[in-house]
Amino acid sequence: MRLIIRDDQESAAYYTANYIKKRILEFGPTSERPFVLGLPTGSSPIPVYKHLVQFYKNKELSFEHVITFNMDEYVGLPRDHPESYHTFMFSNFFKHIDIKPENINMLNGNCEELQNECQRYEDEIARVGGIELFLGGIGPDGHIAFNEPGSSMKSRTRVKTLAYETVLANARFFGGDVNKVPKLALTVGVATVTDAREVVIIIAGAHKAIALAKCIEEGVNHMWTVSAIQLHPSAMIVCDEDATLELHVKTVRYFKSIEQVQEQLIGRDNIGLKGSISSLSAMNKTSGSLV
Ligand SMILES: N[C@@H]1[C@@H](O)[C@H](O)[C@@H](COP(=O)(O)O)O[C@@H]1O
Repeated sequence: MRLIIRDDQESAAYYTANYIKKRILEFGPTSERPFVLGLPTGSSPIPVYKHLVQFYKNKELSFEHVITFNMDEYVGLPRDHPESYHTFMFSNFFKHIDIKPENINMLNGNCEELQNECQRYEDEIARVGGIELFLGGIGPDGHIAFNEPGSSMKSRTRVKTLAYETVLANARFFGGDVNKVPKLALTVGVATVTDAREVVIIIAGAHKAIALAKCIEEGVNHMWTVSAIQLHPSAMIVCDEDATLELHVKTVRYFKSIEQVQEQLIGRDNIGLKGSISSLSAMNKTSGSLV
């Protein structure tokens, strides 16, 4: 696992957006071989989306051959509700880029047969060849997507009851009224995320510091579901300084020094990843210490 620490949320978002851009460009997607990208909602990814939109506007990046799968959606919230994840994704990202509508995949929390909808989603991910890169955020309780504490690390897309802490955290989007927050959601499972060939998690703010420490410094634990990425061969967390508040000084120094060595070995560019991803993977395999 790599941990990239940046001074603030904005710099962490810029790093993340650049990384995604680089991965898509190096992949060279075509209609026959599209890039499949998993995406989150929440306030943390908003600045990432802003940068990706800017790259598109600058003609540095196209989403024409990118297929997306969103992580989750509330159950029973109308699709056009201002707080539905459908609305969120279109207003923050999709309507500003050249993605084809048929390449956008989102769970439908309003269908009659919720379980069938979840299976359809898993089948669709498999049909397009799996997810190349899953971008995620976390809740303060360390949940990824809506995989609340106690979720199975092998869970797949399903209906989930939201933890009270999550309902409280998300009440800010519903006028502060917990009663207005849906109590059920459809979510990809922990295994749906970790099946992706690469996982990138963005974490910002002191309120996520305990979750980050649990994820990095303790074992894989279903009470902090993001910790499942410890078992992933290609996982990266990008965080701001505030999110590191609960980490040991030793941990922070270790990951910062790893990044410095990596920059020295591979060279400096705007995201510190000069050279092709294939050569990076080769280095990861041989040195082991770079991830
Ligand atoms: N289901 C979403 C998660 O996918 C997201 O990571 C989390 C954090 O949101 P924020 O970035 O606003 O803290 O919010 C919700 O619970």
